[in-house]
Amino acid sequence: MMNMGGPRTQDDVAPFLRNIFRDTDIIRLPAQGILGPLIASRRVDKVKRQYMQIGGGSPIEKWTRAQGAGMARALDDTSPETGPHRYYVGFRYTAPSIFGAVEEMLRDGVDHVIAFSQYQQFSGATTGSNLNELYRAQSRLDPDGRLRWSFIDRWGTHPGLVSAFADRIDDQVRRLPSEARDMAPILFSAHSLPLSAVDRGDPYVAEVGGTVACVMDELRRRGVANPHRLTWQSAVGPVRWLGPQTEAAIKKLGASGYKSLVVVPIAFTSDHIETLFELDIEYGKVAKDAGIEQYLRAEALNDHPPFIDALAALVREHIAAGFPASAQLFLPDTGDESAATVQTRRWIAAQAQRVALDKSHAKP
Ligand SMILES: C=CC1=C(C)c2cc3[nH]c(cc4nc(cc5[nH]c(cc1n2)c(C)c5CCC(=O)O)C(CCC(=O)O)=C4C)c(C)c3C=C
Ligand SMILES: [Fe+2]
Repeated sequence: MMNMGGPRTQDDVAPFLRNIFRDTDIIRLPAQGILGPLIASRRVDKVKRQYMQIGGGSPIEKWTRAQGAGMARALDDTSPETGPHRYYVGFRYTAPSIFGAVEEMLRDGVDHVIAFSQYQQFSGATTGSNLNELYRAQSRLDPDGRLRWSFIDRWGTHPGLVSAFADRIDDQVRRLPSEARDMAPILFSAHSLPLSAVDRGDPYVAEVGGTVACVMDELRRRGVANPHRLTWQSAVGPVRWLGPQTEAAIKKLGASGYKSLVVVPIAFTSDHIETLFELDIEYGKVAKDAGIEQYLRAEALNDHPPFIDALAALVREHIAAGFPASAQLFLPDTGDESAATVQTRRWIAAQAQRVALDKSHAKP
């Protein structure tokens, strides 16, 4: 289960930020070795204060472990023939690291590993970065290829995920006073992306749009047909980012006379500073000042049982389909740097071939 990770304690904040600003898959800076640590250290106090307001640290490891344990249990129950199933956590910017997870799996004598990105929509800055790190880890730690790999790198339109989001939104819509229930906008909010990455062909923006369309279809099937909009949050630093910004959208909705609003974090599966601090605390105040009386946020998926079942279903379907690698086409001659590096992609393709060969041997 690969994800970005998050600081557990106040002392983890500085190294977390340093690791982010060192990663050229997420951000490219001139003289990165010098400028990166500088920018990171200038953010430390502000980000520490934000984590203080949500209990001192990020809950990402807690939720990932709850999701992993539930997923493995569900798989052991429904698919004993492919078990036993175990989950490992590999974070990009904090412990438990991707390198550590590979070491642990080698020690445990694991047979087949499914690298399961916990970002449901693919971005080179998120899943791409994780896959590049995974490539480095396995080539350093497992040069002989004892571990066999397959990949789940995008799943933003999976029916189980879509239905779990619809549950969370429906729960909030039901809390609205009846006169506002059909009218309140549903504001989907995702982490923004620098426009330079959008231009390179990063698939994230389109994939987030895909999730939103599927979730709205599911809600309509359930009789919820509120107006909706997708906006972008959490731009950092002086480059140009994709808009419109969630904060500006909330202000404008308030100015247009809307009294009720349901916001939905659509690009992350568990709580983190962007839900607990930015959406709840910061934008909650923005909404209040803009005259919005009911500002409701869809709960993160966290340990929602249908979401955990969806994770298990994704793995079950991946196994049943013969461990396919991602079908996303990469355009090598267009400057498309949207995915993982060339080496990483070659490794992924080679693993898919290897798994296919192993399977053909197993058949009589
Ligand atoms: C899910 C999508 C995300 C994308 C795409 C993304 C891109 C991206 N992020 C940064 C820089 C930072 N991100 C930070 C925190 C952070 N980022 C995401 C998700 C995505 N980022 C999440 C969920 C979080 C919060 C983690 C938590 O524990 O709560 C931070 C650190 C916080 C801060 O300093 O404000 C930075 C920095 C860039 C440059 C980027 C570009 C593609
Ligand atoms: Fe980010």
